[in-house]
Order: sequence, then C-alpha cells, then structure tokens
Amino acid sequence: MNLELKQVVIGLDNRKLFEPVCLTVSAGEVFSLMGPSGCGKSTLLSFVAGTLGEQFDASGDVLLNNQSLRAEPVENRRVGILFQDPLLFPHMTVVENLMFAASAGSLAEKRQQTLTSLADIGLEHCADFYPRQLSGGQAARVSLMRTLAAKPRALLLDEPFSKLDRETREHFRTLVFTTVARRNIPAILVTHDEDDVADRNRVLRLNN
Ligand SMILES: Nc1ncnc2c1ncn2[C@@H]1O[C@H](COP(=O)(O)OP(=O)(O)OP(=O)(O)O)[C@@H](O)[C@H]1O
Repeated sequence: MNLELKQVVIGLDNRKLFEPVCLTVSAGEVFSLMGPSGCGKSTLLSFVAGTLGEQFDASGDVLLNNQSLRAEPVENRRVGILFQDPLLFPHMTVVENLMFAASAGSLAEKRQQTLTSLADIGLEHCADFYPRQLSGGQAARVSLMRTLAAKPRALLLDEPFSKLDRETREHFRTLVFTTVARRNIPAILVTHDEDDVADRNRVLRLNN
C-alpha cells in the first residue's frame, strides 16, 4: 500500500497556498511535512482525507495503491487522521470509545480485540476510565488506537505530539513510528518539531 500525491495545488482566494506537491509515501513510512504557520499543511491533509472545505480550490490527485481517491467520498477512503487534541467521546469509557470505532466483528470479538490493543500499549488498567480520567499521554495513545481500530489504509498525523511534555512526546513518537511500520501503512506527519524528523524520515518543507 503506498500513498501518492500527484501535482497537488490548493488555492484560496485566487492564490496558491504552495507550489505543486508531488510525493510518494511507501507502506510503513512516516513522511514529514513541515513549513511556516499558515502555509497549508493541515489543508493538504484535508485534501488527502477528502474533507477539504468548499472555500478551497484544488487540483491534482491522491492515489492509494495506484487508485485515485479523488472521486471517493470521505467514508470510503479509509484514511485515518490523528490531531493535536485526542478525539474521544467524553461520555464513553476507553473500551467503549475503541469498540465504537472498530470496523467489523461481533460485540465479543470487538471487546477482545480492544482489550488486546489496550494491553499492547500498557493501558489495560484504563479500559473502564472515562477520557477525563486519562493523562495527556494516555489519551494520545487511546486516540491512536481509536484511529487504528477502523483499520485505516493510510494515516495522517496533524501535530499529534505538540501538546505533550518532552518525555511523553518521545514515548508516543516511538509508538507512532513503530505502529506505522508494523501495520505497514503509509503515514504523513505534519510537524513543527525538527526532533520529529531527525534523520529517521523524509521531509517536504512547504513555503508560502
Ligand atoms: N476553514 C477555513 N476557512 C478559510 N481559510 C482557512 C480555513 N482553514 C485554513 N484556512 C487558511 O488556509 C491557509 C492554510 O491553513 P492551514 O491550517 O492549512 O495551515 P498550516 O500550515 O497547517 O498552519 P499551522 O502550522 O499554523 O497549523 C491559511 O491561510 C488559513 O488562514
């Protein structure tokens, strides 16, 4: 599974946000996207996810495994997104949040899968917690699991580490990188932090 952006140009109010973007992200790779505030990084992710607002003009194509997603509605794309703030339903427990996101299977199967994925990230003791009872790092990990429960074919990461303290950020970054490699899906990471890039992954710097 690879993710390809072909000659993507996004315009707003008759101006291009960035020069045409062409890139291919391989299965298991985290490709970073950097650039000054407002240059269009999050907008580019929305284009890939299929959630670009109508105020934007877009041309170019997104392909997943060589198949164009342009005509696919958001629910068919199976592209997962992780944001700065964990997106969890506040009135559901951790296990309920994860089961809600699970793509298929009986209730018992979903519960078992969920408990296994929580054990994988050392959070089985949080299964019955509500999101407000989680630390920032725990909520980030649950949010990642929630995104993955839908079995996405690609992952978009919009500054998911930026609100975490240094130590938590390092642990979570490692978890994200190893998870992407293990699931063998392509991922694009928007970040302002050079530490997220180091020399471990390729990076595109957008300018405006
Ligand atoms: N909903 C919106 N309506 C109108 N303009 C928008 C909207 N969202 C973003 N923009 C504009 O689109 C441009 C790109 O914004 P975007 O959020 O993609 O930048 P970014 O590179 O992700 O910024 P940051 O690093 O600060 O998150 C900016 O000029 C912004 O003002």
